[in-house]
Amino acid sequence: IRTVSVTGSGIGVLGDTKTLNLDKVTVKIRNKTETQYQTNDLTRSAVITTYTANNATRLPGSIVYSLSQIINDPAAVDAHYYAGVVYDYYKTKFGRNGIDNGNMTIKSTVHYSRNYVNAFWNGSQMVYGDGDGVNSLALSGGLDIIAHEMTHGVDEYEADLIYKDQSGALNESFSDCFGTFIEYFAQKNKFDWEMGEDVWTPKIANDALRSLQDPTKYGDPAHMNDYNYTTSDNGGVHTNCGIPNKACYLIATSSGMTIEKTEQIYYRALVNYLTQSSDFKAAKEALIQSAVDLYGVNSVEANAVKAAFEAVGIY
Ligand SMILES: CCCCC[C@H](S)C(=O)N[C@@H](Cc1ccccc1)C(=O)N[C@@H](C)C(=O)O
Ligand SMILES: [Ca+2]
Ligand SMILES: [Ca+2]
Ligand SMILES: [Zn+2]
Repeated sequence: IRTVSVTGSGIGVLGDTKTLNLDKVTVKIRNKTETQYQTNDLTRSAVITTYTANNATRLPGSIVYSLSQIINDPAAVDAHYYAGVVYDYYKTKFGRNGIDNGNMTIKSTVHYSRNYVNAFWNGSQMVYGDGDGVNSLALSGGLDIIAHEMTHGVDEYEADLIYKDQSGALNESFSDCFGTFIEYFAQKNKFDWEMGEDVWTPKIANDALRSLQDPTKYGDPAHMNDYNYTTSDNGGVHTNCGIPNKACYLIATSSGMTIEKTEQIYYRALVNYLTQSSDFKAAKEALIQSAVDLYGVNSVEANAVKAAFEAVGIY
Protein backbone atom coordinates (compact mmCIF):
# COMPACT_ATOMS: atom_id res chain seq x y z
CA ILE A 1 0.00 0.00 0.00
CA ARG A 2 1.45 3.39 -0.94
CA THR A 3 -0.23 6.54 0.29
CA VAL A 4 0.29 10.17 -0.68
CA SER A 5 -1.82 13.24 0.03
CA VAL A 6 -3.60 14.67 -3.00
CA THR A 7 -6.15 17.39 -3.69
CA GLY A 8 -9.54 16.32 -4.96
CA SER A 9 -13.04 17.73 -4.97
CA GLY A 10 -16.69 16.90 -4.75
CA ILE A 11 -20.15 18.42 -4.74
CA GLY A 12 -21.69 19.00 -1.30
CA VAL A 13 -25.24 18.48 -0.03
CA LEU A 14 -26.30 21.95 -1.20
CA GLY A 15 -24.77 21.50 -4.69
CA ASP A 16 -21.61 23.52 -4.11
CA THR A 17 -18.16 22.25 -5.16
CA LYS A 18 -15.61 21.80 -2.36
CA THR A 19 -11.88 21.10 -2.57
CA LEU A 20 -10.93 18.04 -0.50
CA ASN A 21 -7.70 16.61 0.89
CA LEU A 22 -7.59 12.95 -0.12
CA ASP A 23 -5.19 10.05 0.30
CA LYS A 24 -4.11 8.31 -2.91
CA VAL A 25 -3.72 4.62 -2.05
CA THR A 26 -2.65 1.78 -4.30
CA VAL A 27 -4.34 -1.37 -3.09
CA LYS A 28 -3.90 -4.93 -4.24
CA ILE A 29 -7.18 -6.72 -4.93
CA ARG A 30 -6.51 -10.36 -5.73
CA ASN A 31 -3.84 -10.29 -8.43
CA LYS A 32 -4.35 -6.72 -9.64
CA THR A 33 -3.71 -3.30 -8.16
CA GLU A 34 -6.24 -0.48 -7.87
CA THR A 35 -5.60 3.19 -7.15
CA GLN A 36 -8.13 4.58 -4.68
CA TYR A 37 -8.62 8.23 -3.62
CA GLN A 38 -9.78 7.92 -0.01
CA THR A 39 -11.40 10.56 2.25
CA ASN A 40 -8.42 10.52 4.57
CA ASP A 41 -7.01 14.02 5.15
CA LEU A 42 -3.36 13.84 6.19
CA THR A 43 -2.63 17.57 5.74
CA ARG A 44 -3.33 18.60 9.35
CA SER A 45 -1.71 17.49 12.63
CA ALA A 46 -4.85 15.46 13.25
CA VAL A 47 -5.91 12.94 10.62
CA ILE A 48 -9.48 13.43 9.39
CA THR A 49 -11.14 10.24 8.10
CA THR A 50 -14.65 9.98 6.68
CA TYR A 51 -16.59 6.72 6.51
CA THR A 52 -19.91 5.52 5.16
CA ALA A 53 -22.27 3.20 7.03
CA ASN A 54 -23.99 2.41 3.72
CA ASN A 55 -27.35 2.95 5.45
CA ALA A 56 -26.62 0.32 8.07
CA THR A 57 -25.73 1.11 11.69
CA ARG A 58 -22.34 -0.57 12.15
CA LEU A 59 -19.66 2.04 12.98
CA PRO A 60 -17.43 3.39 11.66
CA GLY A 61 -18.31 1.52 8.40
CA SER A 62 -15.95 1.73 5.42
CA ILE A 63 -13.73 4.60 4.28
CA VAL A 64 -15.32 6.59 1.44
CA TYR A 65 -13.19 6.45 -1.70
CA SER A 66 -13.31 7.03 -5.44
CA LEU A 67 -11.27 5.70 -8.36
CA SER A 68 -10.75 9.33 -9.41
CA GLN A 69 -10.08 12.53 -7.47
CA ILE A 70 -13.79 13.33 -7.55
CA ILE A 71 -15.71 12.12 -4.49
CA ASN A 72 -19.23 11.41 -5.64
CA ASP A 73 -21.02 11.46 -2.25
CA PRO A 74 -22.34 14.86 -1.14
CA ALA A 75 -22.86 13.88 2.49
CA ALA A 76 -19.28 12.58 2.71
CA VAL A 77 -17.90 15.64 0.89
CA ASP A 78 -19.40 17.99 3.49
CA ALA A 79 -18.58 15.81 6.51
CA HIS A 80 -14.95 15.60 5.36
CA TYR A 81 -14.58 19.28 4.49
CA TYR A 82 -16.43 20.76 7.49
CA ALA A 83 -14.53 18.58 10.00
CA GLY A 84 -11.40 20.35 8.76
CA VAL A 85 -13.08 23.74 9.23
CA VAL A 86 -13.95 22.90 12.84
CA TYR A 87 -10.40 21.63 13.52
CA ASP A 88 -9.01 24.87 12.09
CA TYR A 89 -11.39 26.94 14.24
CA TYR A 90 -10.25 25.35 17.53
CA LYS A 91 -6.59 25.55 16.44
CA THR A 92 -6.74 29.14 15.21
CA LYS A 93 -8.86 30.59 18.03
CA PHE A 94 -7.55 28.69 21.06
CA GLY A 95 -4.46 26.80 19.92
CA ARG A 96 -6.34 23.58 20.62
CA ASN A 97 -5.08 20.41 18.92
CA GLY A 98 -8.44 19.00 17.94
CA ILE A 99 -11.03 17.06 19.89
CA ASP A 100 -8.81 15.79 22.73
CA ASN A 101 -6.17 18.54 22.38
CA GLY A 102 -3.83 15.68 21.42
CA ASN A 103 -4.63 15.49 17.71
CA MET A 104 -6.65 12.26 17.91
CA THR A 105 -8.04 11.14 14.57
CA ILE A 106 -11.29 12.90 13.71
CA LYS A 107 -13.71 10.25 12.46
CA SER A 108 -17.09 10.89 10.81
CA THR A 109 -19.58 8.39 9.44
CA VAL A 110 -22.29 9.41 6.96
CA HIS A 111 -25.31 7.51 5.60
CA TYR A 112 -26.05 6.18 9.06
CA SER A 113 -29.23 4.06 9.11
CA ARG A 114 -32.19 4.92 6.85
CA ASN A 115 -34.15 8.17 6.68
CA TYR A 116 -32.30 9.12 9.87
CA VAL A 117 -33.11 12.74 10.76
CA ASN A 118 -30.38 13.25 13.31
CA ALA A 119 -26.65 13.38 13.99
CA PHE A 120 -24.67 12.52 17.12
CA TRP A 121 -21.29 12.10 18.83
CA ASN A 122 -21.07 8.51 20.09
CA GLY A 123 -18.18 9.07 22.49
CA SER A 124 -15.57 8.35 19.81
CA GLN A 125 -16.77 9.78 16.52
CA MET A 126 -19.38 11.86 14.70
CA VAL A 127 -22.33 10.14 13.01
CA TYR A 128 -24.73 11.68 10.45
CA GLY A 129 -28.04 10.53 9.02
CA ASP A 130 -29.26 11.30 5.49
CA GLY A 131 -32.43 12.98 6.72
CA ASP A 132 -35.68 11.99 5.03
CA GLY A 133 -35.83 14.71 2.38
CA VAL A 134 -38.78 16.37 4.14
CA ASN A 135 -37.67 17.14 7.68
CA SER A 136 -34.07 17.50 6.57
CA LEU A 137 -31.46 16.84 3.94
CA ALA A 138 -28.29 14.93 4.94
CA LEU A 139 -27.26 16.47 8.23
CA SER A 140 -23.54 16.81 7.42
CA GLY A 141 -24.65 19.52 4.98
CA GLY A 142 -24.94 21.95 7.90
CA LEU A 143 -21.66 23.38 9.23
CA ASP A 144 -23.37 24.37 12.49
CA ILE A 145 -24.49 20.74 12.93
CA ILE A 146 -20.98 19.35 12.38
CA ALA A 147 -19.58 21.97 14.74
CA HIS A 148 -22.29 21.02 17.26
CA GLU A 149 -21.28 17.35 17.13
CA MET A 150 -17.51 17.91 17.21
CA THR A 151 -17.94 20.27 20.18
CA HIS A 152 -19.55 17.36 22.08
CA GLY A 153 -16.22 15.63 21.51
CA VAL A 154 -14.30 18.60 22.92
CA ASP A 155 -16.68 18.75 25.91
CA GLU A 156 -16.04 15.07 26.62
CA TYR A 157 -12.32 15.78 27.12
CA GLU A 158 -12.99 18.94 29.16
CA ALA A 159 -16.06 19.55 31.40
CA ASP A 160 -17.65 16.28 30.25
CA LEU A 161 -21.08 17.60 31.22
CA ILE A 162 -23.53 14.86 32.26
CA TYR A 163 -26.09 14.48 29.45
CA LYS A 164 -29.18 14.93 31.62
CA ASP A 165 -31.32 17.77 33.05
CA GLN A 166 -29.49 21.11 33.47
CA SER A 167 -25.94 19.82 32.84
CA GLY A 168 -27.30 18.06 29.75
CA ALA A 169 -29.05 21.21 28.53
CA LEU A 170 -25.74 23.04 29.08
CA ASN A 171 -23.99 20.33 27.07
CA GLU A 172 -26.43 20.91 24.23
CA SER A 173 -26.17 24.68 24.60
CA PHE A 174 -22.36 24.75 24.39
CA SER A 175 -22.62 22.68 21.20
CA ASP A 176 -25.18 25.12 19.78
CA CYS A 177 -23.11 28.17 20.84
CA PHE A 178 -19.89 26.86 19.30
CA GLY A 179 -21.89 25.71 16.27
CA THR A 180 -22.88 29.34 15.85
CA PHE A 181 -19.39 30.74 16.62
CA ILE A 182 -17.88 28.39 14.02
CA GLU A 183 -20.48 29.34 11.40
CA TYR A 184 -19.49 33.00 12.01
CA PHE A 185 -15.76 32.09 11.74
CA ALA A 186 -16.15 30.23 8.45
CA GLN A 187 -19.26 31.58 6.70
CA LYS A 188 -19.94 35.17 7.75
CA ASN A 189 -22.30 35.54 4.79
CA LYS A 190 -24.38 32.61 6.03
CA PHE A 191 -24.05 33.40 9.76
CA ASP A 192 -27.17 33.39 11.91
CA TRP A 193 -28.32 32.59 15.44
CA GLU A 194 -30.27 29.49 14.35
CA MET A 195 -29.31 25.81 14.21
CA GLY A 196 -29.53 23.49 11.21
CA GLU A 197 -31.09 26.00 8.84
CA ASP A 198 -28.99 24.90 5.85
CA VAL A 199 -30.50 21.41 5.74
CA TRP A 200 -33.73 21.77 7.71
CA THR A 201 -37.10 21.29 5.95
CA PRO A 202 -35.97 21.82 2.33
CA LYS A 203 -39.52 22.73 1.34
CA ILE A 204 -39.86 25.50 3.97
CA ALA A 205 -37.73 28.65 3.79
CA ASN A 206 -36.25 30.62 6.68
CA ASP A 207 -36.75 28.06 9.41
CA ALA A 208 -34.46 25.92 11.57
CA LEU A 209 -34.53 23.40 14.38
CA ARG A 210 -33.61 25.89 17.14
CA SER A 211 -33.04 29.60 17.57
CA LEU A 212 -30.58 31.09 20.04
CA GLN A 213 -31.89 34.59 19.36
CA ASP A 214 -35.50 33.61 20.11
CA PRO A 215 -35.82 30.01 21.36
CA THR A 216 -39.61 30.48 21.65
CA LYS A 217 -39.77 30.74 17.83
CA TYR A 218 -39.54 26.93 17.82
CA GLY A 219 -41.31 26.29 21.11
CA ASP A 220 -38.27 26.24 23.37
CA PRO A 221 -38.01 28.20 26.65
CA ALA A 222 -35.96 31.41 26.81
CA HIS A 223 -36.41 31.89 30.59
CA MET A 224 -36.17 29.76 33.73
CA ASN A 225 -39.86 30.42 34.40
CA ASP A 226 -40.56 28.22 31.36
CA TYR A 227 -38.08 25.41 32.16
CA ASN A 228 -39.52 22.09 30.96
CA TYR A 229 -39.53 19.58 33.83
CA THR A 230 -39.81 16.37 31.87
CA THR A 231 -38.21 12.92 31.84
CA SER A 232 -38.21 12.67 28.04
CA ASP A 233 -35.07 13.49 26.06
CA ASN A 234 -32.87 13.08 29.15
CA GLY A 235 -34.79 15.79 30.93
CA GLY A 236 -35.53 17.92 27.87
CA VAL A 237 -31.91 18.70 27.00
CA HIS A 238 -32.86 19.82 23.46
CA THR A 239 -35.53 22.23 24.65
CA ASN A 240 -34.15 23.55 27.94
CA CYS A 241 -30.91 24.47 26.12
CA GLY A 242 -32.97 27.43 24.91
CA ILE A 243 -32.40 29.17 28.25
CA PRO A 244 -28.54 29.18 28.18
CA ASN A 245 -28.70 29.60 24.39
CA LYS A 246 -30.64 32.85 24.88
CA ALA A 247 -28.05 33.99 27.43
CA CYS A 248 -25.27 33.35 24.90
CA TYR A 249 -27.08 35.44 22.28
CA LEU A 250 -27.61 38.27 24.81
CA ILE A 251 -23.92 38.21 25.83
CA ALA A 252 -22.62 38.31 22.26
CA THR A 253 -24.95 41.13 21.25
CA SER A 254 -24.56 43.29 24.39
CA SER A 255 -22.99 46.72 23.85
CA GLY A 256 -19.21 46.48 23.97
CA MET A 257 -19.32 42.75 23.24
CA THR A 258 -18.30 40.78 20.12
CA ILE A 259 -18.51 37.14 19.08
CA GLU A 260 -14.73 37.00 19.30
CA LYS A 261 -14.80 37.98 22.98
CA THR A 262 -17.77 35.70 23.70
CA GLU A 263 -16.14 32.59 22.24
CA GLN A 264 -12.99 33.20 24.33
CA ILE A 265 -15.12 33.42 27.49
CA TYR A 266 -17.05 30.26 26.56
CA TYR A 267 -13.95 28.25 25.71
CA ARG A 268 -12.19 29.24 28.97
CA ALA A 269 -15.27 28.24 31.00
CA LEU A 270 -15.52 24.88 29.19
CA VAL A 271 -11.84 24.08 29.78
CA ASN A 272 -11.09 25.69 33.17
CA TYR A 273 -14.27 25.86 35.24
CA LEU A 274 -17.19 23.66 34.16
CA THR A 275 -17.44 20.13 35.56
CA GLN A 276 -19.64 17.10 34.89
CA SER A 277 -22.43 18.22 37.22
CA SER A 278 -22.43 21.96 36.47
CA ASP A 279 -25.96 23.40 36.34
CA PHE A 280 -27.13 26.72 34.83
CA LYS A 281 -26.09 28.72 37.92
CA ALA A 282 -22.64 27.11 37.92
CA ALA A 283 -22.36 27.98 34.23
CA LYS A 284 -23.19 31.61 34.98
CA GLU A 285 -20.46 31.70 37.65
CA ALA A 286 -17.97 29.91 35.39
CA LEU A 287 -18.60 32.31 32.51
CA ILE A 288 -18.41 35.39 34.75
CA GLN A 289 -15.12 34.13 36.22
CA SER A 290 -13.78 33.45 32.73
CA ALA A 291 -14.71 37.00 31.67
CA VAL A 292 -13.03 38.38 34.83
CA ASP A 293 -9.88 36.35 34.06
CA LEU A 294 -9.79 37.66 30.49
CA TYR A 295 -11.11 41.22 30.82
CA GLY A 296 -11.04 42.14 34.51
CA VAL A 297 -13.26 42.47 37.55
CA ASN A 298 -16.38 44.57 36.89
CA SER A 299 -15.42 44.71 33.20
CA VAL A 300 -18.01 45.40 30.52
CA GLU A 301 -17.54 41.78 29.46
CA ALA A 302 -18.05 40.28 32.93
CA ASN A 303 -21.08 42.49 33.54
CA ALA A 304 -22.57 41.49 30.18
CA VAL A 305 -22.39 37.83 31.21
CA LYS A 306 -23.98 38.55 34.60
CA ALA A 307 -26.80 40.63 33.08
CA ALA A 308 -27.54 38.07 30.36
CA PHE A 309 -27.96 35.17 32.77
CA GLU A 310 -30.11 37.30 35.05
CA ALA A 311 -32.25 38.25 32.05
CA VAL A 312 -33.07 34.56 31.51
CA GLY A 313 -33.88 34.09 35.20
CA ILE A 314 -30.61 32.65 36.53
CA TYR A 315 -29.49 34.57 39.65
C1 LIG B 1 -29.55 9.59 19.05
C2 LIG B 1 -29.99 11.02 19.11
C3 LIG B 1 -28.91 11.84 19.82
C4 LIG B 1 -29.16 13.29 19.75
C5 LIG B 1 -27.99 13.98 20.42
C6 LIG B 1 -27.15 14.71 19.38
S1 LIG B 1 -25.63 15.25 20.04
C7 LIG B 1 -27.83 15.98 18.95
O1 LIG B 1 -28.07 16.85 19.77
N1 LIG B 1 -28.10 16.11 17.64
C8 LIG B 1 -28.59 17.37 17.17
C9 LIG B 1 -28.45 17.42 15.64
C10 LIG B 1 -28.72 18.80 15.17
C11 LIG B 1 -27.93 19.86 15.64
C12 LIG B 1 -28.17 21.14 15.19
C13 LIG B 1 -29.24 21.39 14.27
C14 LIG B 1 -30.05 20.30 13.83
C15 LIG B 1 -29.80 19.01 14.30
C16 LIG B 1 -30.01 17.64 17.59
O2 LIG B 1 -30.33 18.76 17.94
N2 LIG B 1 -30.87 16.60 17.52
C17 LIG B 1 -32.31 16.82 17.80
C18 LIG B 1 -33.06 16.63 16.51
C19 LIG B 1 -32.79 15.83 18.83
O3 LIG B 1 -32.12 14.77 19.00
O4 LIG B 1 -33.83 16.13 19.45
CA1 LIG C 1 -26.83 28.43 11.90
CA1 LIG D 1 -36.19 24.89 5.84
ZN1 LIG E 1 -26.05 17.47 20.73
